[in-house]
Amino acid sequence: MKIGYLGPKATFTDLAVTTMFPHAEKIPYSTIPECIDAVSNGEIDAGVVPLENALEGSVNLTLDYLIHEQSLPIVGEIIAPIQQHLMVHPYHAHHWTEVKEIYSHSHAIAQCHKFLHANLKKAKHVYMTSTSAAAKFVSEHPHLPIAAIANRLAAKEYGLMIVQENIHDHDYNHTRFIIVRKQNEPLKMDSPLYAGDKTTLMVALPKDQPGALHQVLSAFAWRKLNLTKIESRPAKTGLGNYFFIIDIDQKMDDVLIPGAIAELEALDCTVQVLGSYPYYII
Ligand SMILES: O=C(O)C(=O)C[C@]1(C(=O)O)C=C[C@@H](O)C=C1
Repeated sequence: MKIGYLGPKATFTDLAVTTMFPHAEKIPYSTIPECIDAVSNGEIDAGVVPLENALEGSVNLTLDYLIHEQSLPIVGEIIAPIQQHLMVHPYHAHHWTEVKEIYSHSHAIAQCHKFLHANLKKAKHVYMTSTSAAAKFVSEHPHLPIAAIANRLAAKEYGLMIVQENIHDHDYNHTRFIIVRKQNEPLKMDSPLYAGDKTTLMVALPKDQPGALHQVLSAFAWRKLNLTKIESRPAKTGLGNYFFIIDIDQKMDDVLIPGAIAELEALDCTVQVLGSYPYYII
């Protein structure tokens, strides 16, 4: 089985894929859209991309690409712990406090703001497509006074030295990664890490009218459907036009969720089921 992921080697996405699919053929892609496109083209059986971090919130690129560009079903989710480390080329190990630039994924830099503010206030932040792309860049430019924020595997893979461990600002640092496929078929994963099921909906409200969101939420509330996330994203059709991403804490059933969807449609909302899938906690 071929599984694509946000690469290059040794991203957090790579770690999540390796843990969940130890026997799969792993194919790295440089960006989230490239990975999603590869699923859509049938190059790979499934793709794994980051969706949300506990400290920094949603990975908007993933959400927006799935909603606006390539509509693929979510067939699974992996929740993994995230530990960020500061690493430099071994040449710079003894004077790492003098680095001029810090390279990483924007989410990783945001997870370490307190550390960076306290220890490397003057260094410029440079955003890369992933944490391991940053580590690779630092290893390829040994003479530049620069550092990367990435995981332990990336330090090993790209020959960097970790000079400060666990620099993320809060201990509870987890990221949700989603598994997307072309067909809405779950991957066979008989894993002890299975932790439950979720259903994710995209709901667009008809127009700006008083109480619209309240009516949407009550369709779930009176059915006692537990929501674990609600987030608004711009519909990209004009200022003030938003849709909602709603996670329900159970798998699609025959009665409750279809009933809630029918009620929303009767209110003139547009509803799309993005997936109903098992999740796994590493
Ligand atoms: O850059 C990586 O290593 C990724 O897998 C991406 C990503 C993200 O998009 O949030 C995943 C987990 C961490 O939160 C930081 C970066």
